Amino acid sequence: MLNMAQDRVTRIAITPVAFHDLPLLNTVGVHEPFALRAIVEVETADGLLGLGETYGDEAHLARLRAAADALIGCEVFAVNDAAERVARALRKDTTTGGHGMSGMVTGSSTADRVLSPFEVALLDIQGRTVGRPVCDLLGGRLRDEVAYSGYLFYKWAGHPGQPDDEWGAALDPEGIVRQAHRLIDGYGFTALKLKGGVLPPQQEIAAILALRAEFPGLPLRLDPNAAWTVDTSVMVGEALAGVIEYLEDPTPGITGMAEVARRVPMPLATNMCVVAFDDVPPAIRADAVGVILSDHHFWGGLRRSQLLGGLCRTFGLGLSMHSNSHLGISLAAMTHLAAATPNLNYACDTHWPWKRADEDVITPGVLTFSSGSVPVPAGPGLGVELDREALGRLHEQYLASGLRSRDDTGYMQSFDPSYTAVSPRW
Ligand SMILES: O=C([O-])C(=O)C[C@H](O)[C@@H](O)C(=O)[O-]
Ligand SMILES: [Mg+2]
Repeated sequence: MLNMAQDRVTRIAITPVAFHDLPLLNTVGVHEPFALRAIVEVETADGLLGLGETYGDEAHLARLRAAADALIGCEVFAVNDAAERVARALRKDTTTGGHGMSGMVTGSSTADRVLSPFEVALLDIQGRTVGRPVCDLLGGRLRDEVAYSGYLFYKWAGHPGQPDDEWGAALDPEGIVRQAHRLIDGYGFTALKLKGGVLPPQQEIAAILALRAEFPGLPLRLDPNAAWTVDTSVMVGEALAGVIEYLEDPTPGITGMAEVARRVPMPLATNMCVVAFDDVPPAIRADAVGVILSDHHFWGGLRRSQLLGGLCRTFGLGLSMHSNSHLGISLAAMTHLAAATPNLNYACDTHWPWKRADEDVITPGVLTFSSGSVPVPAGPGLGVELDREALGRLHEQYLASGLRSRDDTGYMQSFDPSYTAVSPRW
């Protein structure tokens, strides 16, 4: 007889790690040589281990540690209790930042962001306890594999002062098309998203049109992270009518997005102006967005992301999935969530191809891309195992990197002191 009701959390370890990243450009600067993540291990009295992954910024780590202390003694099936413990632990927290999104606007709920990796780890333990994959705890899979969209970035040839990387530069339509070929050849992606807000809008329109000419019929998206005014957004939206499946966060704020939405033919998507449950009612009242990008890292974990999915279905909104730089625990969690979410109408974003294949904290072989999709891991829980030696190595890399918070703007300013992160820029 399983001792489920009695099994409680006895130990939590939070390990910051750093893995190599490339000089990927966005509207607030450029990615630093390493991306930071925190790996969360939750252990129970019965010796079960659950895994979670989240942002690695210092302010976030401090909140994770406070939450971890409050979670000792929590029953592994009591996720609601875990959420209350985390909220209580953070009540006096007045620090800001630490959201791992660099200078990009995010008003996401701090308690949800902190709860997320613990909720995932508890679900991992629950699945291991009952011998079922996490997607079964979310209502069961509706698909055996999850489609991801390839994430195109303008980029420099290499980090300044270092040799060119294997991807080379992508600073014009030809470079973006070359990069798209490489992503599709390597992973088989059947949808592509271009991270915009980097070059003047006409050049980004040209890149999308070049992709359309090269890959007829392939769903395309453009995301300038609120780099444009309302009028610029409308100009781009009109130029790309019938070309992109959605335009993501063209302009800042719900009011601005609503005005753009009224004047462009395609749906607007967001992971910037609707990032917490409190944002949903005003966005719906203003008719500001057609698609919400869920992200379990800031919506409070997998079950709360499913709640968001339900709201999208109720209000007739599309649902897609956002991603930052991440490792395999996150990809496994995203895949289980997407497999169990009926109305995930679009391929999910992933930064996966931008990390080195040999850098991860899980044992290799489980998460593989085929035709742009990842099969749902078969084992119990998340279906991935911690590689403790690799965890140690990436933690040493974190210590040696000297990086403690993501700062795309500061890194850009180290090469161009006149650079400022302004929104909107054009
Ligand atoms: O869809 C998005 O907005 C993102 O993926 C945000 C990320 O922070 C991305 O822009 C990045 O890492 O540069
Ligand atoms: Mg976005």
